[in-house]
Amino acid sequence: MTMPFRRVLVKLSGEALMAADGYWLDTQILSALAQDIAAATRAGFEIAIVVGGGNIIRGARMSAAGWIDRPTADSMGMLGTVMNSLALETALNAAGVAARTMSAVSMPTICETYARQPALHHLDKGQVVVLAGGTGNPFFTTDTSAVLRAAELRCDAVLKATQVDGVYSADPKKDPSATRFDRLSHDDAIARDLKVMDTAAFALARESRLPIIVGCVHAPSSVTAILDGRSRSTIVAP
Ligand SMILES: Nc1ncnc2c1ncn2[C@@H]1O[C@H](COP(=O)(O)OP(=O)(O)OP(=O)(O)O)[C@@H](O)[C@H]1O
Ligand SMILES: O=c1ccn([C@@H]2O[C@H](COP(=O)(O)O)[C@@H](O)[C@H]2O)c(=O)[nH]1
Repeated sequence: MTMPFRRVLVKLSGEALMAADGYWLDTQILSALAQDIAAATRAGFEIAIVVGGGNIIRGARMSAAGWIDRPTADSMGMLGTVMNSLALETALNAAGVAARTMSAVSMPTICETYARQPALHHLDKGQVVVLAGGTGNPFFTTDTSAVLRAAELRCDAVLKATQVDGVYSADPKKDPSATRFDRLSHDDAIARDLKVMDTAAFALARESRLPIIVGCVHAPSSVTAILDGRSRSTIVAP
């Protein structure tokens, strides 16, 4: 069953871009994801993307070591998402899709600064918009950024493209007895404290009545397969 969505914000895990030897970027993985997103645009989906930065820096973890304060570490985290976004923009252009990076943190010599109306205009023209720099503020995550931008840009859903094939009763990487949900509500996800996304992101999605689809992007063509309903995923919806 094809999902009834046209404009989708794809939230890509930064960690999913990482090479097996721990290097921050595996260009084969990057290229495969770009081809997959290119195929989704050819299938008629309008795509905005937020890439995480977990392959480079997570501010909360970095500042927990005590030598750096959280806002500075978070600034570094946001810069990491710009690096991932520029890499993805390059790979998308190579895959034949017009893509542009827009950053919430202004750096006009490097990429466009995010503003809602130009972003809507790019999407209306069929371009892929890669939204970098998170929300531009510390103490947030790219999950919250993804839901925020999806609501601003009139997206029909957020696809959290990650390393697990849905939302489980507990983290399936830590608890092998965890069971997978096909569907659950935002209220359930928040009440059960299911950590596949942070609570702020789930709460904003609930308020905006935005469905969140969670699926795995390890296999080729996963984004298209999830959006086409051919691949397993969980939908979090009202
Ligand atoms: N209840 C749960 N159901 C599914 N996955 C869960 C759950 N709780 C925790 N997780 C974990 O959440 C991870 C998804 O988050 P992801 O790795 O995409 O991180 P992120 O912070 O969004 O991105 P980044 O890698 O850029 O930091 C999964 O890999 C999974 O191990
Ligand atoms: O709005 C935001 C978004 C992100 N950050 C910082 O970036 C890193 C990487 O993002 P992930 O969501 O963890 O992949 C994050 O840990 C924060 O340090 C931010 O400050 N504000």
